[in-house]
Amino acid sequence: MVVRRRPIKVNEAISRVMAFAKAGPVEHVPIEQSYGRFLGEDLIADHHVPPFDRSPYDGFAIRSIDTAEGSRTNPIVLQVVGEIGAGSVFSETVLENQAVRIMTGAQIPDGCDAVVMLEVVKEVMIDNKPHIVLKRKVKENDNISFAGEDTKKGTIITKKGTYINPGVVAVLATFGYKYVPVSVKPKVGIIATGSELLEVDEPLQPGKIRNSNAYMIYSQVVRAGAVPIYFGQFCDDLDTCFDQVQDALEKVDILITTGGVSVGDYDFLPAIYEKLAANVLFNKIAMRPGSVTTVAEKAGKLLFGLSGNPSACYVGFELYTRPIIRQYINAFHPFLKKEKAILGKDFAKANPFDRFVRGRLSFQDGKLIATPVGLDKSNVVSSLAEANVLIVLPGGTRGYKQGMEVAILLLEDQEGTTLDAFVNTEINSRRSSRHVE
Ligand SMILES: Nc1nc2c(c(=O)[nH]1)N[C@H]1C(S)=C(S)[C@@H](COP(=O)(O)OP(=O)(O)OC[C@H]3O[C@@H](n4cnc5c(N)ncnc54)[C@H](O)[C@@H]3O)O[C@H]1N2
Ligand code: MOO
Ligand SMILES: [Mg+2]
Repeated sequence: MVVRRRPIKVNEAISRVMAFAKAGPVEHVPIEQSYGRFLGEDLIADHHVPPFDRSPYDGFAIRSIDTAEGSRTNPIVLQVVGEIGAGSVFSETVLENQAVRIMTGAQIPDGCDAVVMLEVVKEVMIDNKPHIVLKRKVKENDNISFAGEDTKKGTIITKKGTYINPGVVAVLATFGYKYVPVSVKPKVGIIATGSELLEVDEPLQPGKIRNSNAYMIYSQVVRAGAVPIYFGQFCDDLDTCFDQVQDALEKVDILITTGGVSVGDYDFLPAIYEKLAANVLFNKIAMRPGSVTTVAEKAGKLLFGLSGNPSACYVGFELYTRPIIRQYINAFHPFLKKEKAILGKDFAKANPFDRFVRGRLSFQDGKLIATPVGLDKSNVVSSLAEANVLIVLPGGTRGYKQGMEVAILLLEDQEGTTLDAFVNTEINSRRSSRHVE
């Protein structure tokens, strides 16, 4: 008889896995390749931004004191003694009743303390020399973009663990990072098991299906920020699978297998862990889908035995493998972003296990609505294509009604959630799932 497995709670499984989380090293990549990576060091401003006082407009740099008596009835006349575009510097000091024609981005000349826009002055020639006429008083510091007003030298602009988006790239370039320190991506091996599996380009045959999990996980690994290494698909044969797992484990930081983790005659992963003398952290979790998710550890490396059932495989990865990857790349918030939303339709199925229901997030009148999509079975693949959230429905109930407040996990988000916030959110417990009108 098969030994009955004892399910552990999701949070317990998370804490057992996270006990083996480690941070990876830092490498330098060309700035063009930094988008989508995680910053490997705090970024400290080594100069002011902007580095000098500059003009935010095309106009004239002046000395405000010269305009003290200026008005409609008392126009001020200033002699234009030079002109500078962005990138040029006026080398002399501007004297009484003088002005310099200046373009946006150019450094304010010595002696000047304000800028007037081209539109507010009249340009005239007096004695064949250019002058401007100004019918108003200008205050000191008017229209000056000051050195350091964007960023002061010495401030931490972007912290280690920040996801590098195009805005961060702009800051990196501003501070001269031709090469950017980023966290090294872990190498994640993928092995698909199952004698029923066809290659993706093979025609269907009786009793066989195409291997979708390998490619699904491949892209989940990329989305999580790691490098996938696909070792191929193997039939349910203990020796073949053992050799593959042992060999792959040498070459990667993390190893994922799909299929063969349950109690069936051809489910060889439990025997493989035993033969490897790996430490099995758990082999049953009180969750659906993904209850058979098994995690083992060998010499500090984690082996994720994800289910063969596509949706179970997907959810097992997002809950347990993704945070390990995100921790490795030093992301601040390694867990999927957790939010509250309103359940978009009834979910009536009772289950003693916590459910992670594939859902689609929409916005209605400023509220977040999460609606279950497709058939919610662990062997279903099509609903995964529609899902952009997992709706967390704690177990032990008769079901959930449309309009209830539920927790959701955002699948496409980059910001994430900390371990504490992930496991301690009040909506993690059934009691607080209240009805929202
Ligand atoms: N007697 C019991 N039977 C099962 C239990 C149980 O507790 N007692 N658990 C069920 C649950 S829950 C799940 S989930 C599955 C897990 O099965 P395995 O992880 O062992 O996976 P397989 O048996 O290899 O395959 C299951 C299913 O998935 C299909 N599959 C496998 N690999 C792929 C792939 N790469 N791409 C697409 N589909 C794949 C496979 O054909 C099977 O249909 O066990 C239940 N049984
Ligand atoms: O591991 Mo299974 O997904 O609970 O159906
Ligand atoms: Mg099986």
